[in-house]
Amino acid sequence: MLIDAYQRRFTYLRLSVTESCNFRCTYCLPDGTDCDSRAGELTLPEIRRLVTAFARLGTRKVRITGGEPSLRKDLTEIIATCKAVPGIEKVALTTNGYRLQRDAAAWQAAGLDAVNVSVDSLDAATFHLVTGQDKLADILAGVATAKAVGIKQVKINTVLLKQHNALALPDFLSFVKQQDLSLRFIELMRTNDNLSFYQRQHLSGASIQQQLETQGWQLLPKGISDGPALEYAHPHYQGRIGLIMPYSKDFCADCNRLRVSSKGQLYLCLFTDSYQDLRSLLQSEHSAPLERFLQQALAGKAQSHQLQQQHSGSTRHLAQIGG
Ligand SMILES: Nc1nc2c(ncn2[C@@H]2O[C@H](COP(=O)(O)OP(=O)(O)OP(=O)(O)O)[C@@H](O)[C@H]2O)c(=O)[nH]1
Ligand SMILES: C[S@@+](CC[C@H](N)C(=O)[O-])C[C@H]1O[C@@H](n2cnc3c(N)ncnc32)[C@H](O)[C@@H]1O
Ligand code: SF4
Ligand code: SF4
Repeated sequence: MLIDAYQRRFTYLRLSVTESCNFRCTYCLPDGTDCDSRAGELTLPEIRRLVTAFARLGTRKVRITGGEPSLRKDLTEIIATCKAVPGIEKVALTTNGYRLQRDAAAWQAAGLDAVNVSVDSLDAATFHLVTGQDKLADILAGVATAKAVGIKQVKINTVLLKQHNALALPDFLSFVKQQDLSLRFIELMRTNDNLSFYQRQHLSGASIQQQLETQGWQLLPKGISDGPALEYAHPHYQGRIGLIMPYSKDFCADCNRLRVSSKGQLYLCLFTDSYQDLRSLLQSEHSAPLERFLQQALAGKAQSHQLQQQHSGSTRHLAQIGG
């Protein structure tokens, strides 16, 4: 089992499969991808060995992320590889949705259980401004396709931005009124590259939480491998609204996830100063050394991030580790 010094259990692996991205989200990669080469990304056998070692230590859920994971030509095979590992119960994907319309059916057939799609605005012009891509209609069509092909869980991620979507709560609420999906507002996090944007745009999720509670939305209980969102439901709405509030008190108290980058580096936290290279341990089918390494490494996991102290570790942007 993977249990740290604070008695937290780690059953959720966030696996980045590329640092590259084709979008230019203003809070993440405003100048486009800064990853100079796709060389060195984990191969399918390395992914299989990695996920096997994690699963033998109690990991039950793998979320594939990036950069933009759908830029990997072998993403369908990556999904199937993760799903085939004994012990893995849930394979999920976080994507900007660019390839969703085209590939959702293949991903579902490969074993994808859940997909989270980033949609920062439901207004086409604002979406274009925030992401650098004039593709809102395509992405929303992709979300509908994901549901139509039978991906069991579909969620929307919306980064809360003072200037672009802070006043759009009514639009987001109408969006989930008749749709069985969860839309989560994520508080903008400070990274080493986005300081001035963060200072201009960051907004606490507390005011949305307050509005939801006043309007009769009720907090749902959480499962053991769920992410950090607080999820709310309302009897008049088919969908749910979530809040991811990393600046709130005790956000890290029930941290249940570890991260591996697309080059095979273990990150114990989204905002850690350093990483450990797992690559050499991924060359053998013998998983005991990797399992021992992971267990020992976990002793170094900090209790919490230090975002409140204006410290983002070595994280330049979230595409570097997959958010
Ligand atoms: N600070 C912090 N933010 C996180 C963490 N996990 C997720 N987030 C933020 O939430 C965003 C959305 O996460 P997703 O990739 O959709 O995954 P998730 O929220 O764990 O999703 P579920 O598995 O559906 O519960 C991430 O990109 C981060 O911005 C975390 O451990 N720490
Ligand atoms: C880094 S992206 C990777 C996956 C994929 N490219 C996507 O956008 O969904 C994962 C998530 O992180 C969120 N994100 C990126 N930078 C962020 C930041 N500084 N603060 C909060 N969320 C951020 C994105 O909106 C997205 O939902
Ligand atoms: S948030 Fe996702 S889609 Fe946007 S630039 Fe970052 S990695 Fe790309
Ligand atoms: S910031 Fe670090 S410790 Fe906190 S929940 Fe995220 S990964 Fe876990």
